[in-house]
Amino acid sequence: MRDIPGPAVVAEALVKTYPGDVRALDGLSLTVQPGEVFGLLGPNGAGKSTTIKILTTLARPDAGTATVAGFDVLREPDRVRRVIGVVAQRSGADPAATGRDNLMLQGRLYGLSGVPLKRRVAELLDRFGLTDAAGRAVKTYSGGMQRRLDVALGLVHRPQVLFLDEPTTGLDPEARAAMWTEIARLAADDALAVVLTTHYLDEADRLAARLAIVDAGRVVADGAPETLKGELRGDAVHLRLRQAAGTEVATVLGGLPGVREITVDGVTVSARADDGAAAVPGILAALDRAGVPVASVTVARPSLDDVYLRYTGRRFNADKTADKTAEKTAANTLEVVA
Ligand SMILES: Nc1ncnc2c1ncn2[C@@H]1O[C@H](COP(=O)(O)OP(=O)(O)OP(=O)(O)O)[C@@H](O)[C@H]1O
Repeated sequence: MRDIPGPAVVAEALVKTYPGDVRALDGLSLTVQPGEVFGLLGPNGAGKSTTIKILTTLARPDAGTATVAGFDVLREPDRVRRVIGVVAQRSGADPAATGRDNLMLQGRLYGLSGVPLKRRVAELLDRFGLTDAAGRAVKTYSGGMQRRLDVALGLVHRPQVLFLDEPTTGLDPEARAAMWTEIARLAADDALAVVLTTHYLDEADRLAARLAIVDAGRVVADGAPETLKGELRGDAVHLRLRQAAGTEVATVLGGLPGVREITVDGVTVSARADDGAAAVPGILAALDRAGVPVASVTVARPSLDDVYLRYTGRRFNADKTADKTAEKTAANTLEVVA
């Protein structure tokens, strides 16, 4: 185990404004511990990449402070760079060079050479399942292989903190699952702190020991996914209507005992109920009396999407794939087709 004194990352009240008065960060704070996979979850434009840029010394905050492995990002950028690995959204590998040559070059950039470098490269090729493909040009690799090589490149110099910007975007489900396994193992085996950004709810839920929900440049909620979900009282009840409804639906449901936090968005209605299954007959009867036809009802334990709704007032909806997967993985889901 590597010995990092104190937290792996501390960011306090970071502010960053881009030209055109775009306030990308508006007082963002977070703490990441060694050996922890920490997720920054938020839709496009929330400020995740800007946070990573500041923590990796690629951008300066207008206000606020940050340390990585105890080093100040503004005062000690060189020391920060030596203890971090960065895997950007776009691959840094040379597509014309082989996987092995990419790793060797990266190692040399960090001052490794000779046998220790060769040994490290062989170790990483093996660990990421790239030994057989090591002599092939990277442009012949599959998307999953390229992404694994990107992560290996970020680890050559044995960093204490690894930053992964959307590590599985564009990967097929199998490659995503393999990447998740690998990331979880990295943190567990090497006490490496992993900070990853994602706009996939299921990725944050599965992978992050702790996560921060980022909205409009601030952390609006943070904690273990299970804790955040556990803080929501009661079950989530989702209704799909046969046609879009207005505020009358909220009025009808708001009058039922134990039903609260009602949001109506076109044909989709969400509410919270102490006992979802017990509340469903009353909900259906009330909507029937009000002449609102219901297509389907789902009762589920709170999901991260519900957590997101609670703290931002909006459904996550970053993209359709993320939503579908999140629905599929929602635990204890009971679907009633009306
Ligand atoms: N170089 C820049 N110049 C001007 N505006 C910028 C710049 N970089 C980011 N922004 C803006 O700052 C805000 C936050 O962007 P950022 O890239 O940090 O968000 P994000 O959560 O990482 O989104 P994504 O998932 O799309 O990467 C957005 O409104 C974005 O348009």
